Amino acid sequence: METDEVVMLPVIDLKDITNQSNKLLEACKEWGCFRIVNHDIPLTLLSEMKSVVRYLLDLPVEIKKRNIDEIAGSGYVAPSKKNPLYEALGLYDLGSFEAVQEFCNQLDVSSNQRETIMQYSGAVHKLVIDLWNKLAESLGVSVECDNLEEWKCQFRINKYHFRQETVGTAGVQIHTDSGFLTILQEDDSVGGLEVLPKPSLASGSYVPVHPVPGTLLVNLGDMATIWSNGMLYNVKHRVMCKEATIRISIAMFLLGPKEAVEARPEFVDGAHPHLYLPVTYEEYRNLRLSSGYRAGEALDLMRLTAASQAI
Ligand SMILES: O=C(O)CCC(=O)C(=O)O
Ligand SMILES: [Fe+2]
Repeated sequence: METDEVVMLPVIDLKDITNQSNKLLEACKEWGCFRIVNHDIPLTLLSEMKSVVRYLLDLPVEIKKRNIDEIAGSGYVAPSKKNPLYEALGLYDLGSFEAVQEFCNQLDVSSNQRETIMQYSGAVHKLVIDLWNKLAESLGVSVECDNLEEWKCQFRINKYHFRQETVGTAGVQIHTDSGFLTILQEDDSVGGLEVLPKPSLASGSYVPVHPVPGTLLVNLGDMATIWSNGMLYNVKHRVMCKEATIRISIAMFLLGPKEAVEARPEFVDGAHPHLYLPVTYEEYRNLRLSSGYRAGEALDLMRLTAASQAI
């Protein structure tokens, strides 16, 4: 069953973030996603980036294929049996100047386009670190020593080839994001993203997310659930084809540190025993790939048993 905008996605005003801690926490625990307004990325940069992305995804396939994987799935993704309407280009390690340059070189971008990509990646990278800091602060956890600038980030630009005969089918199947936090710039006018909040909010139904140009969406992923000992909700989501048109979106994933991630002590006590084994992002990503579990089920493979908790 689907609801149709009966339930509204939480909106967080970044200019007033100090007064929104409770709302932010509620959004992260119950929805695992929210919309942000009043971020400081200029609207002109958002729209210039959209034009660049459209251009890149329109390039001939021989050129797009030069965007090779750095880690599994980080480069060009062609339409597949599982997701026939979907294709993507991407880059691993958005925080690295060299990696962004290499992405631009692979796709032969113009100098103006390169400038836009550099500015956009810098701005979104800063925003995601800022957001994670704010979220941790709202939870009373200090991440000062975490060296967030060093955490790996993945960047992905998505194109959906929606046609009349595919209306009602999935553009991207149900999944959770594997990292900590995702910032998504949606298509300005084409909807299709649907999220599954905790059942208490929408009686187990997917909620359609209608685009609001100029704003950004945030999702929490599996690593955030491990880190918070199950408190932060890794939202399941999918993209459905609603109309015969091209849909474009831009995603930035804050994946995690090089070191193993485990529940912060602030979230563990007698009533909340340690839930998951420590794991590095890379190990966890490999587990998702090898198990084929893409919608958070891989977390169950990481669960500490009652016996091991007692040790
Ligand atoms: O295109 C979208 O709106 C969502 C894409 C997404 O979920 C992803 O890239 O992980
Ligand atoms: Fe996603």
